[in-house]
Amino acid sequence: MRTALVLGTGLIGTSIGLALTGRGVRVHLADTDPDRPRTAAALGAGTDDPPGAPVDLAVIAVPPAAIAGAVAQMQRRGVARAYTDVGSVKGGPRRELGALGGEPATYLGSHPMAGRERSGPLAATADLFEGKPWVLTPTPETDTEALNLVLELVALCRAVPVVMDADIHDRAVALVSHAPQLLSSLLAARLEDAEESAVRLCGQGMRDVTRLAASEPRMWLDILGANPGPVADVLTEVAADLDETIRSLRALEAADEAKRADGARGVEAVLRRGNAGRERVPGKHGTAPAAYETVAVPISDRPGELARIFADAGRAGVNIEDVRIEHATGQQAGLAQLMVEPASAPALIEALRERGWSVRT
Ligand SMILES: NC(=O)c1ccc[n+]([C@@H]2O[C@H](COP(=O)([O-])OP(=O)(O)OC[C@H]3O[C@@H](n4cnc5c(N)ncnc54)[C@H](O)[C@@H]3O)[C@@H](O)[C@H]2O)c1
Ligand SMILES: O=C(O)C(=O)C[C@]1(C(=O)O)C=C[C@@H](O)C=C1
Repeated sequence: MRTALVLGTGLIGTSIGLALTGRGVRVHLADTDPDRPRTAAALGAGTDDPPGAPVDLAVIAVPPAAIAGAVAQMQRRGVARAYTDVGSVKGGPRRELGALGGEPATYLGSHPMAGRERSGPLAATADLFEGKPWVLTPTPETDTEALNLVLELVALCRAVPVVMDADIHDRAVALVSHAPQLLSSLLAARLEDAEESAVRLCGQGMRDVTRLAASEPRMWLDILGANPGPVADVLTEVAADLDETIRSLRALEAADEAKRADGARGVEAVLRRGNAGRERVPGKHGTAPAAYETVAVPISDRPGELARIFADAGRAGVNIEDVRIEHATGQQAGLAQLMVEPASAPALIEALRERGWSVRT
């Protein structure tokens, strides 16, 4: 990739600009607020001059509700060879782009699982994405060129590509990102009218669980507005756990010993389930490298070839955790190396063979 255009030079867009500029890509910066590209350019994220010719990749880093309109408009103007966005929700914007008559082949929705509770270009850093998962949501209609350019973007930002279906992604982030944001806000909201004598005692524990509550409400209203059902489903389950925990705590207040023992069991159960869940939170990618199995598939250099493998893997319910493409010099072919959890490899191999791929083991 030689040139890129970043639309939306806030936290994420400016961080991408910094990473790409640092690796020799010429980055053009644009935003509806003219001060923002100027600030981003001053930080070294690129230039606020418009590109004179179509760029290799346009990266749309605006709030979710504005993504589809921005992509459709840029596609109509032909500003890039391929387009991606970095929105926190993937299903809605893609459907909206379809309704607006957008071009599905040159657009590939993506989402870096990295960010901060601060917005705007001044919060940006070049290393924001290093070692972090970056979700790609190709469809069978996605062009190989678009897929390759977005994979290159992820590699230049030193992130780890993860391929997922858009709606599965939205349910996953409801659990691991969107509900946690609301729960952090709900806990912090208890402090709004609390006695100063209590607030003064806040320690690291409260700081840890309320860090996200400092996030920009407008941005989060937009994110939650694009994924309300899955987030409500997670919170419904949390509410049931809360009811049960309250019941257990009330039982601990009882005079009756058997009731107190019952309450203690309930409280202990939730604490132990918390331990088990916390143990599943992955370490930073890179610090504890996951042991993935590689499934190698020769592919020809035809439009849509990679997207077709990803779609077939998705249909088999297998998550591709990482991907590498080896290009055979001078030939119209290459080798796609799909990295998956070892337990998923046999199912992936079988599903790909059934669909006519010649898998190397
Ligand atoms: N903040 C995070 O932690 C995080 C992480 C990953 C992905 N994301 C996603 O990245 C995107 C950007 O988030 P951010 O945190 O950088 O927000 P931000 O508020 O820091 O920046 C958004 C920028 O987009 C601009 N903008 C808004 N509408 C526009 C439009 N129609 N055309 C051009 N520019 C427009 C705003 O002026 C602003 O500069 C969102 O879709 C968000 O869901 C955020
Ligand atoms: O770490 C934070 O501050 C974030 O809010 C980052 C976070 C997340 O939940 O992990 C938030 C929203 C984005 O879509 C992706 C990343």
